[in-house]
Amino acid sequence: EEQEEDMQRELRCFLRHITERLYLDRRFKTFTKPVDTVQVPDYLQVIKQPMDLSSLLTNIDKHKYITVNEFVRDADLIWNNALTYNPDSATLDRKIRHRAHALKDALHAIIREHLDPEFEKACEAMKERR
Ligand SMILES: COC(=O)[C@H](Cc1ccco1)c1ccncc1
Repeated sequence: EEQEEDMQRELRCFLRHITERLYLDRRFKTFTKPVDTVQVPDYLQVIKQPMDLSSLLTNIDKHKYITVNEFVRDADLIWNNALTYNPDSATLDRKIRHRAHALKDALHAIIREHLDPEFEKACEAMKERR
């Protein structure tokens, strides 16, 4: 109904706020667009679910997420994929590994800072009803 549509609109605004905060942070520039699978031909053999910040924004606009938890599952792919594909703590991978951990902490800190647990519970309850 109307109030469910209002809640989903508020959720999309919340998720865009989180994503845009991360998108604007220069540390996370590598995570703003999909990994170029032409430049990195083995990427899709290693990473089965690529994700990036611009794809999150597209998904939000397509109403893919109806709870914060569904969004977090995709957002966590971004830094998890970077740790999986760039495993070596000795080489150049070290810089992207630090950025992946920084992305994880920034993502969850922004959510904790702004998310009303009652709002997420209402979104989860709506998901059960659907
Ligand atoms: C999320 O970005 C990545 O996982 C790519 C993978 C990659 C490897 C070679 C080219 O690109 C990356 C980019 C910059 N520094 C390290 C790795």
